[in-house]
Amino acid sequence: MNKTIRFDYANARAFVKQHEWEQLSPAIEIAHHMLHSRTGPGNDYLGWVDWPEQYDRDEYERIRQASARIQSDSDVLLVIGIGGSYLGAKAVLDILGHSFYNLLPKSKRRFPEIYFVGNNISPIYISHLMDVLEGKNVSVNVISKSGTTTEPAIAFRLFREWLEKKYGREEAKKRIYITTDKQRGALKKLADDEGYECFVIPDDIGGRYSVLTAVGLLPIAVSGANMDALMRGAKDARERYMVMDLRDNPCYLYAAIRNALYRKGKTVELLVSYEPQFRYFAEWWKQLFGESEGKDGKGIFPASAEFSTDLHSLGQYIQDGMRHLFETVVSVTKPAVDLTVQEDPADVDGLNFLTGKRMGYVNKKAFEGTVLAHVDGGVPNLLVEIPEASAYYLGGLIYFFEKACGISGYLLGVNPFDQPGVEAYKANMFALLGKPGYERQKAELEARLRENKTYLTVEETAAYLELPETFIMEKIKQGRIRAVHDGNEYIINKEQFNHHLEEIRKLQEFEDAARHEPIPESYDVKDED
Ligand SMILES: O=P(O)(O)OC[C@H]1O[C@H](O)[C@H](O)[C@@H](O)[C@@H]1O
Repeated sequence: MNKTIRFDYANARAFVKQHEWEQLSPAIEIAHHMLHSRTGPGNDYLGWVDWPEQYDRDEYERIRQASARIQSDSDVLLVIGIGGSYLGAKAVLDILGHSFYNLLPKSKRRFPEIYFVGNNISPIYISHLMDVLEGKNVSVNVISKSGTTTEPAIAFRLFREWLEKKYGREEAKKRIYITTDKQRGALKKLADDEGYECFVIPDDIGGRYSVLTAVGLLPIAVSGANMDALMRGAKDARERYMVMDLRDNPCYLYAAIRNALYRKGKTVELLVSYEPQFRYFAEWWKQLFGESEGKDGKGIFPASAEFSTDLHSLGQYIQDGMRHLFETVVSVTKPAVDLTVQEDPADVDGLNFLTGKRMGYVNKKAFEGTVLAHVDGGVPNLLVEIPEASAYYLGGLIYFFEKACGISGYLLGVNPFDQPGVEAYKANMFALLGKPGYERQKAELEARLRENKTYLTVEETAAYLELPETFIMEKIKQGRIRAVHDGNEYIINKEQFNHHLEEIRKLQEFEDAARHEPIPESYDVKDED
């Protein structure tokens, strides 16, 4: 029988009394039933709850076959996706793979290099990635539940063209794998029209809960990680975290204690790890909790830190800054590999007392010392520990946090499974990009941007003052509007003309008038009386 995930809250006892989290038991029971009977808010997106038991076995086999094909015909797999469409896969690959996986010689790396792209709008990132692909055989997995997210869509345009230029249209089709909605969306239509192999993001599983679906599994399988063990770990965790008694359900106990801490003003949770391989697990966890709880002006802000590294950057704040923090340390009992500290005869650094000690031991003492210091500083500490960084325990850890998140969201009284807030920036971005149909919003937003800016270009100044650009340029030449030429264009400090704006307008009206007044044949100069 496998060991289980250990949850320890001893270092939070001083901050939250047992009765304070025990009193949440009834609310957790309600949350539990809402999840399992699918009667709570967001109940259209609860497919993840039973997924480790009920996942589509046929598609699972297709994933395995597709991964074998990619492993045999590609040196590189590009995973194009953003948010929940890539974070889970990257988290799992980083923890189960080699820290420098893509740099290993082929002899040591049996599987394709895997790069994640389409998770930003950086031309530099994509250009540099294209340099890396020179001379390599490439397959692409495009992942988008909606099928229309801007970042992956732009990346796919660029890499589809790259593939078609390298292989021709027909061969390129065999190297493009689409993971998207079963029936709907632009990506699904494109895949059907072009004949790309398709995998499904189930309708009732949202992006941030989708790592154990084809979204995560295809890249994970290509990397050579053991996806069977990953699913088995999640399956066992699903059974284990069904019990209602908080004392026997560490997942619910974590949800209860973090909620009790939140009610006591601990509004920022730092997910901490002492292994850099967990960096993207923290990124996945931040989206999971941030998008699930950050609603109605509520929610614990999810942040992350890598120790001991960040003890040298954030350590001061954590020790002495605002006391709104608590830490959840994700740790691995036994590191996969270890090294021994060597003796230095000169003992220049004074560390000969560590001679013969394992680095894992030193890391653990750093952890123990840090927890005590931070608790002394008023920062509660929770511990979620897995026996080893294996696929089985990682599958369990994923399910542990997914379920704790769903329960926590319901405890908070929000819908943990939607993300209405992410649409605001998208609407603004599309308007400012000139998307058809957004013309009115574009004008409004550009006016607001000008209001919010101190330094304007001539074009922006003209729009801001509602005066012709030629007029602005004239006033710059006459020195009436001070401008700095930055080598490209004139930049005007709005503050310097705001106070004589009236004068500038009058000048414009006068000049307009003068320009349009009929010039008299001659001037009748009346003798002065
Ligand atoms: O998978 P997609 O539809 O492309 O969505 C990718 C991501 O972007 C959206 O804006 C949401 O914030 C995320 O929950 C989602 O994971």
